[in-house]
Amino acid sequence: MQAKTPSESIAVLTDLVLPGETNPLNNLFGGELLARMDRAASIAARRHSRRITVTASVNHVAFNRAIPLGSVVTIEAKVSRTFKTSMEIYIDVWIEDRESGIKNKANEAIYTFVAVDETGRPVEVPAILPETELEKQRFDAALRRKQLSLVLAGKMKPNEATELKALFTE
Ligand SMILES: CC(=O)SCCNC(=O)CCNC(=O)[C@H](O)C(C)(C)COP(=O)(O)OP(=O)(O)OC[C@H]1O[C@@H](n2cnc3c(N)ncnc32)[C@H](O)[C@@H]1OP(=O)(O)O
Repeated sequence: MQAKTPSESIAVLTDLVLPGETNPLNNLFGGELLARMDRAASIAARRHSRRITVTASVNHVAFNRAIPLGSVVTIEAKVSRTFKTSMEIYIDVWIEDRESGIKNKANEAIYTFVAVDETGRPVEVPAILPETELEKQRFDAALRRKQLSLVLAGKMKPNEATELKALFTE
């Protein structure tokens, strides 16, 4: 399988925040943002693998900034690292200023997707070759995040998480 670059998987979703999608403070409801990010991440995972992909885990979400009613929200998802059958997807969320058009970062998240066959069995995905400095940083840290996610899910013993242990012994 030929390796691909993160930019080949990029998925950008731009949409408005409408009244039915807000909380009592008139900001975008967190669950609505999670669903939008899941959609964008799913498209990125599918573009990289050209397979059916399923969400295996939401590894990290930071709701750093509230997103007010009426905002134009852009969600950009890209594969940051691949393993055997799983892919880490890094998602950046931007709000566009109405007058200037300038986009400001509002939130970010990291999801794990797995490529599966028609019966739902995991299948191998192409390797990834990060190009930019940011892509390389995200690639390098992804193994640590995968190990943390597996430990928290009870799928890896803490003493097997070599990358995590290295954080405390360096
Ligand atoms: C777009 C959507 O919303 S889809 C709907 C929501 N998602 C779903 O319904 C998925 C339901 N879950 C499943 O189908 C399965 O649990 C799967 C396919 C995710 C994993 O299947 P498993 O039988 O556990 O397979 P397995 O143990 O081989 O794991 C497959 C890969 O997922 C990784 N993985 C599994 N769980 C996690 C986790 N919590 N965090 C990080 N990676 C994980 C494994 O490390 C493995 O990665 P690798 O092959 O790259 O090393």
